[in-house]
Amino acid sequence: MLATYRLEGATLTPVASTAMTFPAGEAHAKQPEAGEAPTVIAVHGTDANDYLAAAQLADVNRALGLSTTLLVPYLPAARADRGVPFGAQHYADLINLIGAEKVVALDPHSPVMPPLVHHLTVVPLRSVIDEFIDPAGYVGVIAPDEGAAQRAGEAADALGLELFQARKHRDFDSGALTGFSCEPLPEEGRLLVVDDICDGGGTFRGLIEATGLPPERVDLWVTHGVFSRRSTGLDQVFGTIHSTDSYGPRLNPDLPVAVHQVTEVLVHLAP
Ligand SMILES: O=P(O)(O)OC[C@H]1O[C@@H](O)[C@H](O)[C@@H]1O
Repeated sequence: MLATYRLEGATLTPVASTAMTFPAGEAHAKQPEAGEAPTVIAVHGTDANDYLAAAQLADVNRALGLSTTLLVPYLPAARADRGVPFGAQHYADLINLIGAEKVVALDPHSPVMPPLVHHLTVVPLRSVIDEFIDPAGYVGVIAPDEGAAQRAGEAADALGLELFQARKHRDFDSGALTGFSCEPLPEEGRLLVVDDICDGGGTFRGLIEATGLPPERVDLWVTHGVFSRRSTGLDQVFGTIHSTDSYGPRLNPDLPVAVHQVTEVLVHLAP
C-alpha cells in the first residue's frame, strides 16, 4: 500500500499520488500540480510494485529540486536476516533504489537490516508505545521469547511497568518447538505481551496456553500486524490486540485489532 503526503512545517497533508502504471505494467509517475508534489511517501507492506512506484515519485521530486522522505514502517524481509537467500539485502536494495534523502522505519525485527538501508532513521518501539498504550490498565509487560526481550524491556521501561520474561523451548536436535515457560506472574491485574510481529500467532497462542492467563487478564501489542489467516481466533486468546498500520493491506480483515496510525508519529519523531 502506498500513501503520499506533503509536509509543510509540522503539517502533514495527504496529497494525491501521481504514480501510474503503463498498460504493459511498468511503473511511472506524472508531474504533480505546482505545490502538490508528495514529499513524504509511505509504503506499508511488501508489494515490490509499491517500491517501484515510490522510485518514480522520488525521481520526479528530484527533478523539481525537492527531497523525499520515505516511510517504510514495516521493513520487508527484516526476518530474512541470515542464510541464503538473504532477503533483507534484496529488500534493502529495493528501498535504496528509490534514492530517498530520508528513510524512516519502525521497530525493525533485528539489528541486521537497518545498516543495509541508506539514510535510514530507526524509530524504536520505546519511542512510540506510550502514544498508544495507557499503562494505567496494566501490572506488567511479558516478553514472549528471548528475541523479544530487548524491545519488550524497553517498552516496559517507557510505560513504567515491570517486565516478565517468557521462553520458547526447542528440541535440541531437530530445532522443533516443544513448549513455552514464563517466570512467575502477578496473581492479579492485566498484562501486555509485547513483540514486533504477529504472523500466524502461534508464538502467542503457545505462550498464553503455558501461562493459563484468561483473555480478561492479557492483551497483545505487536508493532507489525501481519495477521496471516492462521491468526483467526486470536481474539479469543487476548482481550485486545493492538498493532499499528505499518503493514498493509490487512491479510485477515475479520480479526478484530486496535490499529494505531503511525505516519504522523514517525514523520515528527525522525530528525
Ligand atoms: O508466531 P507468529 O505470529 O507466526 O510469528 C511471530 C514471531 O516470529 C518472530 O519472527 C517474531 O519476532 C515473533 O516472535
